[in-house]
Amino acid sequence: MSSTRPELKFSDVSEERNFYKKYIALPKKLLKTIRLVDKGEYYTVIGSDAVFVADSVYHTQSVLKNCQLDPITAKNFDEPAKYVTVSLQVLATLLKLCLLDLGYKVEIYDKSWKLTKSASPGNIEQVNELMNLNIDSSIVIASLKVQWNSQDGNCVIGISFIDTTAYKVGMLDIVDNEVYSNLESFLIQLGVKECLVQDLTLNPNSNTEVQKVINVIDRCGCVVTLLKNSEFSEKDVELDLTKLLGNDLALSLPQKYSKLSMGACNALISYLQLLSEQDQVGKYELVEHKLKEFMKLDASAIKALNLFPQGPQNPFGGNNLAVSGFTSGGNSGKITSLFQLLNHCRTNAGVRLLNEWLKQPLTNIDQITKRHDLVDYLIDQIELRQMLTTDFLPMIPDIRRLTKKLNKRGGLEDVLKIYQFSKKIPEIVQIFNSFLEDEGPVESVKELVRSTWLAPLSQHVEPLSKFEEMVETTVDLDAYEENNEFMIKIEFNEELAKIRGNLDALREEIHTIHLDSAEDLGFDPDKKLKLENHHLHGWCMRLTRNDAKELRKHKKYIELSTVKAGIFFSTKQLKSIANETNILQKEYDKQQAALVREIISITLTYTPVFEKLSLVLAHLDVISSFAHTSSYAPIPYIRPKLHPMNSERRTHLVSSRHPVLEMQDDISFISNDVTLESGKGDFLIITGPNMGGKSTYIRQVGVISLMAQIGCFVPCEEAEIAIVDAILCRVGAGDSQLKGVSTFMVEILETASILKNASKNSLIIVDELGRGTSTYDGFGLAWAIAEHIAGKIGCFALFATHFHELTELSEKLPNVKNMHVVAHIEKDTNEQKHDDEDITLLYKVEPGISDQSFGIHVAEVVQFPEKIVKMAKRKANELDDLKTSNENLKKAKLSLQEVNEGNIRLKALLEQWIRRVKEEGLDTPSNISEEASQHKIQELLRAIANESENENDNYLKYIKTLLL
Ligand SMILES: Nc1ncnc2c1ncn2[C@@H]1O[C@H](COP(=O)(O)OP(=O)(O)OP(=O)(O)O)[C@@H](O)[C@H]1O
Repeated sequence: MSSTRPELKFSDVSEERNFYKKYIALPKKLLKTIRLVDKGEYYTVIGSDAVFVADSVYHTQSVLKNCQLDPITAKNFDEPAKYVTVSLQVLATLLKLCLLDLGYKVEIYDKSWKLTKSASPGNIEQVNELMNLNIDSSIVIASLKVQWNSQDGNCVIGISFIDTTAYKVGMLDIVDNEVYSNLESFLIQLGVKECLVQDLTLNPNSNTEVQKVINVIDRCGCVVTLLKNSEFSEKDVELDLTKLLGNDLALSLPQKYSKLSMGACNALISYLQLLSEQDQVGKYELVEHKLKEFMKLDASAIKALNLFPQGPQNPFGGNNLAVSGFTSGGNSGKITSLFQLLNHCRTNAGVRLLNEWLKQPLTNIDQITKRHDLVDYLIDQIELRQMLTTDFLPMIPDIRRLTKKLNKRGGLEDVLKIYQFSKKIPEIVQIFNSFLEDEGPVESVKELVRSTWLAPLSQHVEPLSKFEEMVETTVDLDAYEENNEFMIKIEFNEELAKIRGNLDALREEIHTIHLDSAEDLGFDPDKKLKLENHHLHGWCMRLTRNDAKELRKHKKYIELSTVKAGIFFSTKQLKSIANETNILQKEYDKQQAALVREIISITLTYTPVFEKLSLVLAHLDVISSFAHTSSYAPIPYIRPKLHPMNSERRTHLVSSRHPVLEMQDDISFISNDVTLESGKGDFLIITGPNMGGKSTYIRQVGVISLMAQIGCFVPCEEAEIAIVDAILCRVGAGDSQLKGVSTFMVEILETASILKNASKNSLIIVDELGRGTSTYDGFGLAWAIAEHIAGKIGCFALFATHFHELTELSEKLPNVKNMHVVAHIEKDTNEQKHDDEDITLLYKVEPGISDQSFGIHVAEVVQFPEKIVKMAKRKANELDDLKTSNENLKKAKLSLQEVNEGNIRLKALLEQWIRRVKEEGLDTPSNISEEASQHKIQELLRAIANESENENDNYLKYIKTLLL
């Protein structure tokens, strides 16, 4: 990357010194803000920002250079006196990194240190073009004004949110509890990137609460911006909104919305400086957002269910960005998230919609059923789907991006893209019509297809034909098709036609001069003597430097300049014609520009129509993407049968799979059944060895429910799913024992939030609760929470735990069921292969309690004599002071590879044992007592195990502690 680094230029040292002098005089910047200076062709970054850019973009500090400072400035320069330059290309990467991945703010200054552009994670409008990216998710910024009610511990939060990319503004109030779980759901459902909060941190009464709000915002991967309390006044906001919305509707808003949310809105409008940007005024639309219409998801659920690709700095995957151009569907690399799995979208608007749907699963059964009907229809109509995804959808441009560009500095090229889009609509209408004539699908589904896609598309065909007519009469479509030129039709404008005529005549004269000169100088006009339109000289001729000797023999030729490629020259006459051409061309462009502006402004009046169409097509795109994923999965997905909320609470999945895990090349996925049934078995405790597949099993249930509720089919053989109003996850701190107390606190807080949020219609997923703390505290916590959920809330819950003692809860509460992970042998169906090549795997989840000693399961599956297995079990039971056994299991910490390889070794060892037992006749003892025989058998095992023990064989050591 360093090769593309431009050189920092100043006209002299004093200019350079002055530049830095002004730099240190700037007001102090906020934390996590990067300042850049626009030097025209490139940018420069100074001081600690330069070090940051060197480290995070160039990955080397060798790119840093020293700033030339005068002695006084040097004294006051309290950062490294370094700078680094950034090309336009690198700038795009830097901006993306700062704004979208790291949550930094960016300020761009001009050479005289005037602030020209600023951007923050929730507002990238001013730098959007510099980033040159297709934004695949909406960029929402929110603002909160909280009113705490000290009596009941609840609070009311007035929220306003704005999506500057889609010109949407909304307001709502939410009542929240002391853990702000509703705020969390809101931030997640809308994927809020930045949140404005009143700065009450100095107020001792509200400081702790503000801090809690900040923590929740942080947890959702969203940036907090603190603003003065006075910014949140609701005064005059309706007037500002009237301007923004372009109608008087806003004047009645104070009756509809609370003072709190209006105050929040005021802060937002002034922070984004929306009214100072002329192109924003009148563009906005007031939208509603109701928390209840969608499933609640908490921050842990987004991660635990792998909804988006997760990077080290970007827990929510943030924007799934594709560098300008067509979005490849995001499936080029390894699939690590549901988003990547489901994203076969062909349009950018489709990708954005999918992003939104993943964060907003539906809860209304009728709405979900409609999506399932449509997916079903497109799965059936393969031919239609293929036509749409190969011939039509890829041709659909990003309307939102195009109209924005047209608004700023678009050209005929963009108008033509929209024209082509418009031409596609009647074609799509036509194919739908022809496919709907088919006998196949039932009438109700056909009706749904008509009302969802066909009707909204055909409704706009007529108005669009006027737009098309306008383009066809004004734009030279032939010139575009033949030469990719964007020109106004000359017959459309007399003045233009006249200039064009003159230009063509001059062009003729130029050609004649070229040919005459070629003859005069004796060079071939096609090969040696070139005619060129030079950027400085205009029309002129060129000869190589070798051939130029000939020129000097003729006086009439005037040399213009010499470069490596040769000598540019002209004649008096050619110079004058070139001049004239230049003037005429400028006039032509000017005339054309005025007309282009007119065409653009007419085109822009159609924006609402284009946007509606684009949304319908985005919907079609996502549904067809679901149909594609569902039919091309390793085992096709199936349509789930749904139970509405508050009715039969039963989820029954037969042979269910984790959709993301089953796509991994190195995994042969073992499917599992799941049954959750209100009152009978709605709380499942899953125990089993490390790496046994517990987490996968419980998360799989969450992912499948979510998939069903966004409208997709599910990876099961059969599925009955009770719609849930929330998926709440508590996923263990894993190996973060080091964090000690704080981890325990985090666990308590997050779990408290779950308990507050869950209703009897929710799904709770808890993995390794209490692992980050001492066994005693952890177990106490896990037990209390489990008991509360199973006994009081009564929703679906899946608990994966190492606390074996938790399984005793099932004795207390009838709705608690124990499940455990067992070893499972994949029988090799290939007869020719030797029996030894069977692979032993874990991952099968079955009812009951895990007896911990999975070695014994292996013994069972190698068809070991029952008697011996029983004996070994008794032995294990002797050891079965649950705690020690549990501790052993934890200490063993075997990796999956160790377990699988170990099982193969164990199998060989046990087979050897059986052979020797048989050889020595111990299996049918005739002259010794059964007890003596068992003793001998055990001795034999000990001997064999000792013989084969390898110092590094952790697995065998572990098994021995259980068996011997
Ligand atoms: N059903 C399955 N089929 C195939 N492979 C699986 C299955 N479930 C899990 N695995 C594999 O096993 C690995 C470990 O699974 P998982 O994390 O679910 O185990 P765990 O029991 O929760 O482990 P721990 O107790 O250490 O947290 C997964 O990364 C995956 O590779």
